[in-house]
Amino acid sequence: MENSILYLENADIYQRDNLVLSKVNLKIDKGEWYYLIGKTGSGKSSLMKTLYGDLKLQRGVGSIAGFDLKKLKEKDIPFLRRKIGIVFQDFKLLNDRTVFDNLSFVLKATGWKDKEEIKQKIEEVLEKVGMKTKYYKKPFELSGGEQQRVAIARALLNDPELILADEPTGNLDPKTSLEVMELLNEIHKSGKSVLMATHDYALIVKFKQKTIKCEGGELFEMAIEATT
Ligand SMILES: Nc1ncnc2c1ncn2[C@@H]1O[C@H](COP(=O)(O)OP(=O)(O)OP(=O)(O)O)[C@@H](O)[C@H]1O
Repeated sequence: MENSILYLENADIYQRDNLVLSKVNLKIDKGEWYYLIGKTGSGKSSLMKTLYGDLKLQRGVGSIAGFDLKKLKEKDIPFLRRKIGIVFQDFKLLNDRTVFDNLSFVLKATGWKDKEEIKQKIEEVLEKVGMKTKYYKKPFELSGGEQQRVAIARALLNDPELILADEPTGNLDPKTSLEVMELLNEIHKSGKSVLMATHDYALIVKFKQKTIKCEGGELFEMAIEATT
């Protein structure tokens, strides 16, 4: 457990009273990348939501980035979210704010105060995702791929050890998906762990990584890296 950034043991994943996945066992070590696959409705998002504190872990053992999911209180959630970066299919940017303001909003909400430090950090993450020159644009002035780059920059703001990405390429065309994957791959190579839910087998084949699958209410680790 010492080396793991994410650890689940016999964890039951619920949506309200509905048991979605039972007895989930999963261990992701620092620097590892896992794909999470499975049919629509098989429980991928429910698992992700449990990991970032949107759903309660009611039964079993769970820890992520040093937080005990079983003991997680409402007030702990902002602190947990500083330790993990979350990327969604639909970007979830604030449409009435510029790229810069979207990012400064998150930094301020997570305790950053110094204006110069905020500016420097925003420049640094935008540089990483290739969006430094577009800091003044609003999300609706950007393509889907550019919006996802900004969302990835936002996920990097607090230098998390783990990125949780829930179908990050789900709204993007194949070429843009590939670009976003290359970006995530670079981030992974810089030492971050990644758990990425996806339906996109072309990407799984191109960027081979360990793969887990939700099926029939359970989570399985696939014996071999997905090749089909
Ligand atoms: N808010 C909710 N309240 C109650 N049940 C829900 C809720 N959200 C999802 N569910 C149910 O939980 C189960 C798992 O859904 P989940 O969204 O985790 O699947 P998924 O694998 O992420 O699907 P997709 O690939 O379509 O995103 C489904 O049976 C779904 O109907």
